[in-house]
Amino acid sequence: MSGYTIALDQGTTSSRAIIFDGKLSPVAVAQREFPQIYPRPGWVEHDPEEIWASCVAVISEVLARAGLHAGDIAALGITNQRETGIVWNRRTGRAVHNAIVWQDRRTAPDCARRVAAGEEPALREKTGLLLDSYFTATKYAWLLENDPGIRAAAQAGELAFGTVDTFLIWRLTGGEVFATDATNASRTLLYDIARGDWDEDCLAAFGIARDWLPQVRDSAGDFGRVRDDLFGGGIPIRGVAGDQQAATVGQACFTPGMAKVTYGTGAFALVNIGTTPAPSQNRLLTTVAYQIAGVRHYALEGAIFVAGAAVQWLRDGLGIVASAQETQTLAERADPDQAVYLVPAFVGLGAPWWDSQARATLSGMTRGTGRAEIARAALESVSHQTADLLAAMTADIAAANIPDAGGDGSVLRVDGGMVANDWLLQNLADILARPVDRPRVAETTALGAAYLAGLAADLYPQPAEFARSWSRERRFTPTMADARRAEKRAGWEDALRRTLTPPAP
Ligand SMILES: Nc1ncnc2c1ncn2[C@@H]1O[C@H](COP(=O)(O)OP(=O)(O)O)[C@@H](O)[C@H]1O
Ligand SMILES: O=P(O)(O)OC[C@H](O)CO
Repeated sequence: MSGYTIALDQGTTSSRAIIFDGKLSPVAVAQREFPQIYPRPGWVEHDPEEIWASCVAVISEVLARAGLHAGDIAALGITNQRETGIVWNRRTGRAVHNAIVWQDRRTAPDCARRVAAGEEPALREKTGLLLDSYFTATKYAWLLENDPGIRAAAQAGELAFGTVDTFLIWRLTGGEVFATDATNASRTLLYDIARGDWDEDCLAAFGIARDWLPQVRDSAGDFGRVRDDLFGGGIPIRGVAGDQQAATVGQACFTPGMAKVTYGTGAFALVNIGTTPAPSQNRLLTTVAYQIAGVRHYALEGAIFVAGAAVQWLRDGLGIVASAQETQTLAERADPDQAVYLVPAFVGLGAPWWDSQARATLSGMTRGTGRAEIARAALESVSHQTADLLAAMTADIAAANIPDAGGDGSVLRVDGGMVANDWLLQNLADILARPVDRPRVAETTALGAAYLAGLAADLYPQPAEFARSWSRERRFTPTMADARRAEKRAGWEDALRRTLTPPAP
């Protein structure tokens, strides 16, 4: 056995493979985008064959780039876009429908009907989630209801239902292993997060049989071996976790109260809450952060729908920046006296507001407002949304009596494409009034998946030692005066009030 691991990061728009050495330093990377399929407004699908082909290609490519062979790899870790559901034939391994992606809203009417019928509280109590079209079971139910062929084949026991990790494990092992990990299971609306098992009541609510679903294993565990013929030799699959959970592991947020935020197209915040799945009082999700050696650790999670997407809008929609990076130089020279606010509710607002009807506003402009002030407002909106989300998390953590290792005054760890922007991270520290740490290894999601795999393969140290070796590249410390912060927050709250859907009279 040799001292390398591969992390396969199967994301929403691309698949990436990264090789890490025995000290968890990245050695080589390969990436492939694949097509997004939009059959109707609000629907988003992926072709499972394209997901598969991109994964095989990036693993082959990364091995070639690093000059390594399958036999040099001690373990493969898989991390994936979460909630996306795939149904395939157990005999042929071929999917019977395109993957229905987490962003797909086709089940929203069904969810609204179920919520009105009072189905949400029981599901919420078991799964820690909300009854929303985001989650996998609603997508499985849609396939069963809308395709009689799928329903009949499922009832005849011919089909397998799985999240993307499960489909990839099945394919990589040549149909030998039908398994998922507890983090992915915890995103389906079918998994009792406290007991750690598929739940009969949840299964019944969506018309799904336990036999159609994979076995649930540790995030650092044994998921079989990759077929010899794929990469010229077998590779043990030893780590699996949803991408936001893998980032939490990669950021070494192992202590209750420690939090990370990943800033990509949207932003996902997770705070570790220890080994008891405390419910949220603020409509945050309770989810499995990781399961190691049979012990589940939980997190509270909140999502911001538009983070980097606001910057994409400046570039591709308004055309006022040529590159995402340009927002930094613009923000640096924006007029400090102009109180311009962007509330980027392009697709409604996520946690803690959950206002799907709200639409974006740009306010406070004068005749002197230019692209610099608008670019700054887009970056500041990321800081303000994070502050709102973390306030809800801090309240939940206090209510659940969790030690405040990550509360006000302590550090927030950040990762994702946006954290290349120094101005944003300084502003974030200023608005949150807490230090913000950017890690040395920027590929935190892949790092987490590689770590889980290498932990199971006895290549990498136990979590406590990994946490000690985690190192930051730079810390951003708050420097903004309290009065200025209060003024900025009040301006945002005012803009937000004018954006949220007014309550019915
Ligand atoms: N220097 C930057 N400043 C601001 N935003 C950036 C910068 N670099 C990238 N971004 C934004 O980050 C996002 C890409 O991050 P990434 O983590 O690759 O996202 P995802 O995984 O969601 O595709 C894009 O929305 C882009 O606009
Ligand atoms: O693939 P990403 O990075 O957009 O992440 C998607 C999330 O897992 C959805 O819950």
